[in-house]
Amino acid sequence: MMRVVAATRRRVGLGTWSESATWPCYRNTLDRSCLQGNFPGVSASGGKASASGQRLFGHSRLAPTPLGRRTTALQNQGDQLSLSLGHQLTVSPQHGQILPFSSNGGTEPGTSQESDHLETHTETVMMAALEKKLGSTFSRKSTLPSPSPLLIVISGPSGVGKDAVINRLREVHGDMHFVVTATTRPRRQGEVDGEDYIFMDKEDFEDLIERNELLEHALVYGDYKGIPKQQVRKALGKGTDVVLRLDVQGAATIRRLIPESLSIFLVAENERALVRRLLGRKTEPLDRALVRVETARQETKRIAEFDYVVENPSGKLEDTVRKISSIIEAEKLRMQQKAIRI
Ligand SMILES: Nc1ncnc2c1ncn2[C@@H]1O[C@H](COP(=O)(O)OP(=O)(O)OP(=O)(O)O)[C@@H](O)[C@H]1O
Repeated sequence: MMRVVAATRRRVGLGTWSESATWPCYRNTLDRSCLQGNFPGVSASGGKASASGQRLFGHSRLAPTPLGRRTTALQNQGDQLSLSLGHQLTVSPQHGQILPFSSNGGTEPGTSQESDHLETHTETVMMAALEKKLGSTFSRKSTLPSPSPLLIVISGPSGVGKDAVINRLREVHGDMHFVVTATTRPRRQGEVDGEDYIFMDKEDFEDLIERNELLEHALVYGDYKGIPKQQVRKALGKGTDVVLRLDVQGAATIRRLIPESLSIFLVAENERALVRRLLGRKTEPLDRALVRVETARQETKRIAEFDYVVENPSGKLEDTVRKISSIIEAEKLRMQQKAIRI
């Protein structure tokens, strides 16, 4: 037999009834005849439900009143209200609400006390009545289908802020895997091997290519960059979303190999801002910066190939990260999700 314990008087219908005239039988004590006439499907002696009980409970929640005396009276009576359904209610004024208890006094296996905390006394009783009528219990399992992990590609021209955005995303989404790209380019000041990039020499990188251990790789401005396959496979296998940072060419390769991936193109507010950002980084001489700017012009023409375009305006990195988070959140709610295979 299931017992239901009404825990706080403040949350429980009993503890918040109004003393208004709409509750004629409610006085200083809660007597059984009153309950019998007004609990839907509940009585102290197996009586029938009344529709007025539901209305009054609703009313009482809108007009809460302290109920020390009443609940004490109830407690003194040691009331255990038998549901006409064969369930039991134990009303306790000490805590905030009603919890279902198994016959051995513990919570039912697989139930969520957290969601029960939101239930009022009336709701619990009415749900028990509905469950009885339907002949089955209301599931506490999530109604949402479990989402497939996403493969998110963040791309855009050099200097647009891919690293800056990803570094901030990493702080916000600790539950995602951010692929560490392998590269042969020299380490910049402040970069940490294995965290920002996996820095390796050309021979080691070419060995990875030969062993087909890279999901994608390219020669960028004279240096190799590539995505170690194993890292991605492992994270997706655990159901973890994976974020890749790729140049525009690399993003195109991933789209071709994995059409189910989600691609986001970052842009600065305008070309001038992009160039300022590139120069401000002071990581390369003017001739190399010129190549990057020319390439950026070509790459920006490929915006339409991407699923989303997100502006990363100067000084508004947080907004950019928020927009990307919204995209990810929406994508996870898609009905038609395809599993990603590598
Ligand atoms: N929203 C922003 N506002 C101002 N500065 C920014 C913003 N986003 C990035 N930056 C700065 O712009 C410069 C370039 O950013 P970042 O290195 O992240 O670009 P990137 O796209 O990763 O470039 P590359 O592809 O060449 O590695 C950095 O100095 C970075 O701090």
